[in-house]
Amino acid sequence: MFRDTTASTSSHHLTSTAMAVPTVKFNNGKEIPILGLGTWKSKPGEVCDAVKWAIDAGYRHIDCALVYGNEPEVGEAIATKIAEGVVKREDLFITSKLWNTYHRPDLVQKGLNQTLKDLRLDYLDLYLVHWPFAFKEEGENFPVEADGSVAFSDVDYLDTWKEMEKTVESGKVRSIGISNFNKEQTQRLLDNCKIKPVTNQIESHPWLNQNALKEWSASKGIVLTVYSPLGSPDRPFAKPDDPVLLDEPVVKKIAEKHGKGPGHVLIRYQIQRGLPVFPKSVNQKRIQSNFNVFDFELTKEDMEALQGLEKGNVKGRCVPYDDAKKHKYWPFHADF
Ligand SMILES: NC(=O)C1=CN([C@@H]2O[C@H](COP(=O)(O)OP(=O)(O)OC[C@H]3O[C@@H](n4cnc5c(N)ncnc54)[C@H](OP(=O)(O)O)[C@@H]3O)[C@@H](O)[C@H]2O)C=CC1
Ligand SMILES: O=C1CO[C@H](CO)[C@@H](O)[C@@H]1O
Repeated sequence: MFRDTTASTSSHHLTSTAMAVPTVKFNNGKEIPILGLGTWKSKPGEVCDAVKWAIDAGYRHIDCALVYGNEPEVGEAIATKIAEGVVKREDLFITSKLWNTYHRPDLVQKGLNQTLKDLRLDYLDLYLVHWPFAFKEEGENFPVEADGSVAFSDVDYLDTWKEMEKTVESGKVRSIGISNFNKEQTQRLLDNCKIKPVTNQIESHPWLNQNALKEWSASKGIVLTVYSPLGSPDRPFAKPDDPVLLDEPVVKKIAEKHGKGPGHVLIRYQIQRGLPVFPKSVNQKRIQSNFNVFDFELTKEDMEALQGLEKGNVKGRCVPYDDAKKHKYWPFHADF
């Protein structure tokens, strides 16, 4: 069904009447649903309903993180849907991420335990190192120096990774991966690990297609998973005159041709590249609508037109984390 896949896809088992979401296979044999729900910026008062609506609509992958500040409410939604008999735990694929203030080896289990407690789970399907750079430990999630700049820590992500490996060995996590790592950082990790990362979760959309990182990662057995597929229009640091990806004329034209919305085109674009994707929404109609991406296919010409929108590593990126630019492990100096 999908062209240009980096990994095999297969039908995902579901217990409810909802349509089965195709999956992508990781290098450890585990499978991730190709479509999920993002939860960054989903407020505690909104995210519980959002996750419940998503599970009712057929979503089985929820992308979470300790730093999103809403894992207790996501956990409440998951517990409710399991208690209602809509899904079983094993039907769900739950991702979370180790925040930058927990990189020091003695803090990795602490970060994971907090997430498991908040999500009311006894294991995660996927646990990611959120960024390659670390922040000053044991305080605020966003620690600052006296001059207001981010307070860095120089913990090496290789040391963090050794503890990540232990989370698999202890049975608390099924798969481990990275997020926002560049090629050189990923290679350094591959050269020094016991358990290979299954995925690198990165930003991608037609303005930042990540073709080079995608091909290189695939050659190493690592599947890219895609964040901010709609261009993250609600990102808190967006400037008023920043362009909006959902308003991109090429995207709108392709959408009209297929009788779909721009969001469908941007989600379907990643699915046809074989990349798992998880748009965020707290709106019931958009959550349901974003799931309707399995009933149409972008043509070769559509895909080429979308690939042609690439703006490059600097102009194309919506989530650059510029505040950490001075950290030695800030990943985006490299081409990819
Ligand atoms: N690893 C990392 O460093 C990062 C991971 N992520 C993950 O990826 C997820 C998705 O990325 P995110 O940055 O949130 O941005 P997205 O690209 O998913 O965009 C989300 C925004 O689009 C709106 N929206 C959703 N569907 C539609 C639609 N069909 N038409 C128009 N607007 C729509 C949402 O509004 P509304 O809610 O009102 O529907 C929201 O404002 C995150 O939530 C998070 O889970 C994101 C950034 C970094
Ligand atoms: O996932 C993400 C969204 O929120 C975080 C903190 O605000 C970002 O750093 C990160 O990229």
